[in-house]
Amino acid sequence: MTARKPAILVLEDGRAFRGESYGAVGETFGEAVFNTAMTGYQETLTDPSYYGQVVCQTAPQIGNTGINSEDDESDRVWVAGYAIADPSPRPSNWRSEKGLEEWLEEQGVVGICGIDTRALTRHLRERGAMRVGVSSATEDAAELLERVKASPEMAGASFVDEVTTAERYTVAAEGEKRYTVAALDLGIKRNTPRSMAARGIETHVFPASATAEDLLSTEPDAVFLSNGPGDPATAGDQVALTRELLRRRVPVFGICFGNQILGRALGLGTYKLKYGHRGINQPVFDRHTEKVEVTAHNHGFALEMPDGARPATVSGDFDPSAHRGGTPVFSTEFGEVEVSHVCLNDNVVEGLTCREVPAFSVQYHPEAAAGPHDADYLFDRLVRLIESSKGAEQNA
Ligand SMILES: NC(=O)CC[C@H](N)C(=O)O
Repeated sequence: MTARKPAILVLEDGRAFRGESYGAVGETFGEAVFNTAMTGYQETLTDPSYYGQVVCQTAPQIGNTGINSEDDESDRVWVAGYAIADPSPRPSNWRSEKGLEEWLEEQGVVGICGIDTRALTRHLRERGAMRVGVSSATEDAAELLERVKASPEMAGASFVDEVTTAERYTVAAEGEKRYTVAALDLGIKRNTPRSMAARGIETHVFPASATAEDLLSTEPDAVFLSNGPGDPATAGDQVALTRELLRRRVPVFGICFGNQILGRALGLGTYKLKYGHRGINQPVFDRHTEKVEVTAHNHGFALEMPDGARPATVSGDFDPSAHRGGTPVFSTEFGEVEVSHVCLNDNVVEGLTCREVPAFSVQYHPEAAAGPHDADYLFDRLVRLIESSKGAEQNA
């Protein structure tokens, strides 16, 4: 491994942090975001939704459990850069095959360690996510700041083509095959087809450019819209495709970017959150079950409320009763739609359920890698949606 070099992290508002290189030596730019998960750095790094982002981990020590060949959520590291406080000197875990720093170097990912990640996180929380540069090629903050200011913004970024699969592939069901799902890969995580496979679903994963005809050629019982990086306002093709599926009453399930696409297909707008939700302990209220789920999140954008409101305030009061007593329902050209899930930290829309077409979506991650499994039931809800729309077809 290359010896560490002095490194610098410069935010677009000029705030600078000095530390040492971690991973590859070089220079990188992206959107600075923070993730509050205490575990799961390998899953975070390989989640394609982080494309274009420099991830700061709030957990103080990173790398303790090394890297293994089972926990990757895709076949490479996608983050644009990595910022941590205290690198683990030696990984120790029965599954560890390699050290994190060595792996990042191999993957060409530029990172920085030894910085005050708490100060960085507080800064982002107060000022909002913003562009950042990390460099071990220069020690001149003013010079790096110029390049940060010239780097692209996250708002308006279209990244789906960078992360999607080049070729269609199939993930077999575990045991007896009961259903078929066609998945649109906008940055899919491996644990999604795996969670479906556990329920007897065979998943055909398609590139983001697939048409409705391509997806329907597999005679799917449902179509899945995956998570993915970038600004959902740029996903016009996928929104048009989803509208066609809704018109044809094909069952649709979306996660994260997929939730934003379904929302847009139903006529809602999207907006950029001040600093987003990234972590594995975010409380979500399911208005159907009136239960609070502890869930994994990774989103910087969100759906507007049907009246155009953009929830953003941290209420600080953890009071699910505020969300009881009726689900907000709005009318769309595809019939009535419920805002079925809400984040209890800030009232942000976390899920939609259509009443008249077979479609639902969530902004968070039921595949939960790494994360709590409270939201696993949503894959069972997908199976029930498939079953009920099969029943409806037979009765028609
Ligand atoms: N994980 C995701 O699918 C993220 C969706 C979108 N890129 C956002 O940041 O909101």
